Amino acid sequence: MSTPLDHIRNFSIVAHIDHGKSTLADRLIQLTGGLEARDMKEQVLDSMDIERERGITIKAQTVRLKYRANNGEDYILNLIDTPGHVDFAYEVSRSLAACEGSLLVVDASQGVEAQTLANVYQAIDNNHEIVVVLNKVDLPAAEPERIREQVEEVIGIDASNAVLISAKTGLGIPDVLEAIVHQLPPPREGDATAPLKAMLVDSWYDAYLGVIVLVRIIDGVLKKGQTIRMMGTGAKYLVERTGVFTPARINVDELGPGEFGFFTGSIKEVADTRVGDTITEDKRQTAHALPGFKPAQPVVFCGLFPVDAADFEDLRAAVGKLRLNDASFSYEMETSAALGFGYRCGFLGLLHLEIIQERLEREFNLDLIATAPSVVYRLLLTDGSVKELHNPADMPDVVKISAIEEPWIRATILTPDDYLGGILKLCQDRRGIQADLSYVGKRAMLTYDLPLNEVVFDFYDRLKSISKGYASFDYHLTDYREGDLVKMSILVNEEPVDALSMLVHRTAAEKRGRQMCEKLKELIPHHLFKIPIQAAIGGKVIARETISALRKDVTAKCYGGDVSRKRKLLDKQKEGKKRMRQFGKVDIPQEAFIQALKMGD
Ligand SMILES: Nc1nc2c(ncn2[C@@H]2O[C@H](COP(=O)(O)OP(=O)(O)OP(=O)(O)O)[C@@H](O)[C@H]2O)c(=O)[nH]1
Repeated sequence: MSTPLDHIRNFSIVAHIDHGKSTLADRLIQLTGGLEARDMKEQVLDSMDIERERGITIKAQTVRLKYRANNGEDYILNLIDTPGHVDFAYEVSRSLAACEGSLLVVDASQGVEAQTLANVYQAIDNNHEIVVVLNKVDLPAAEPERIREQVEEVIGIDASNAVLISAKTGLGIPDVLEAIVHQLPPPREGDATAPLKAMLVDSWYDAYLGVIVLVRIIDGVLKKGQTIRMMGTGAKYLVERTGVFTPARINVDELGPGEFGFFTGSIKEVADTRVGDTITEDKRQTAHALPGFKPAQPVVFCGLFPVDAADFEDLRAAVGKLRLNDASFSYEMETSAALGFGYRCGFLGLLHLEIIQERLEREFNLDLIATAPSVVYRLLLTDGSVKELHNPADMPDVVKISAIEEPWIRATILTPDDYLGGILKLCQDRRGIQADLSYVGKRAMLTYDLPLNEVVFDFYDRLKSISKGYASFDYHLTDYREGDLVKMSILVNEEPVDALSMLVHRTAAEKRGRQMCEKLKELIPHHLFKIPIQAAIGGKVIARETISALRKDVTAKCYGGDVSRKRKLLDKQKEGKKRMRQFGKVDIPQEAFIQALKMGD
């Protein structure tokens, strides 16, 4: 290996969303010559279109930067980009475990936010040295001195050496590079002659090279021709290529201790690689796998069905393709009496769900119906067995169930004081249990335990609207707790619509049932007959609305005279039908499935 360990720095950037992580990363790449200014697409690290549009980082990527420091020495700086959203917390934790230091980026006009805390605590848990970077000092509203104090006070780390920058104008970026070299430690000593031990940090599918696996080498060397073994899954693969990203992809002969890089080989699917797994050489294996490996578990499920049943084959092909590149997305075929053939899909969280749904619609041109998102319930059955329930429609007969457990989260919310009352009410309405309330400057920091079930529909939207966008939110799963939950069915024209059935807390069932019936009444168009809409628990109807019958059909007022006008009206009607599904004799528009579930409190 050419670069001695003490001239390598492996670091990541942690920040709240929008505080400037990607912009800073681009600046670091630009300044170290990794890219010519004219090559710089805005934010190179966020490589997917949707990521760019939404300004969020999904796939962690790593860049190797060459830097000649002011002391005249050459360093290799490996920047490990971490996903910025709570849904990807496990991936973030593995990326952080693979490096020794972090830049903590805090917007000097906003200060510490919920994800600043969540992310920096993860870095601290991984024993990282931390360089505090106060960004956006070019903004008139920036108060770097106040935010510096806030960082010290709230997070409890030394910010006296904080670097003041503007990632936008480039101010202070050279100081960041110097701080990386002088304030962050080099990788811990590895043994190049020991059996290979490497951490699988990330993987993705590349159209030319197949599956690319990003690794951090702890001991030994990784090179072409080796047969490696993934210790968690037990699978073996032949290494065909090793290399690094600068960010351009460059092949190297081998990767040694302390280094980050990628390899490709005989791996067919991203699903065969598990973030956090230990990679070793098959014929000379390391004695101990790295700690902390746990495969990503989907926590939110929903059904995806084509609006037009004829598109099912296209949906099948599309989910297969997406899965190639996203091992944390899972799916299996589902048939619904109401919606026909589709897939039950599992996601890491709500944002993940939204991203996948959007990609299916946009990249694969599919019109989809998404059913109510549901968490994974644990059913304790009377025969002593335990069943995981991913779909309320599959709920067994209540007499067979002795208890139902649901996942709980711990949420951290930071909000300006003015909105505290509204947010407390929201959390309380969602069965939240307050764990803590303290102050960060003028803002309240709330810690709440909440059932995930109550958060999956529109908690985040509600939080944003109550706080006019100022509250920030972060959560992690904590445990399963028993709850008094019942299955609520919705009947349209006397027929149960399985896609709308859901588990709700008994105390909230009646209110929720009434709201859903009222919403559906607004959303389902009038038909030529009366349509009853009912919510029921078991056989008992708890709410009911009726959609009155339509009196005339749309063309009646044309007296049959003007044919082209009649045509137009019929076409218009057809258009309106496109995103509807027929249930028995009733057409239900697609948006009804989502809208009906938004509570609006
Ligand atoms: N005025 C000003 N704006 C900045 C600065 N740095 C970043 N921004 C802007 O802040 C917004 C968010 O920046 P990003 O770099 O995308 O933030 P991020 O933290 O990477 O966001 P995620 O990728 O979603 O985690 C963008 O509109 C940037 O142009 C800065 O120094 N000054």
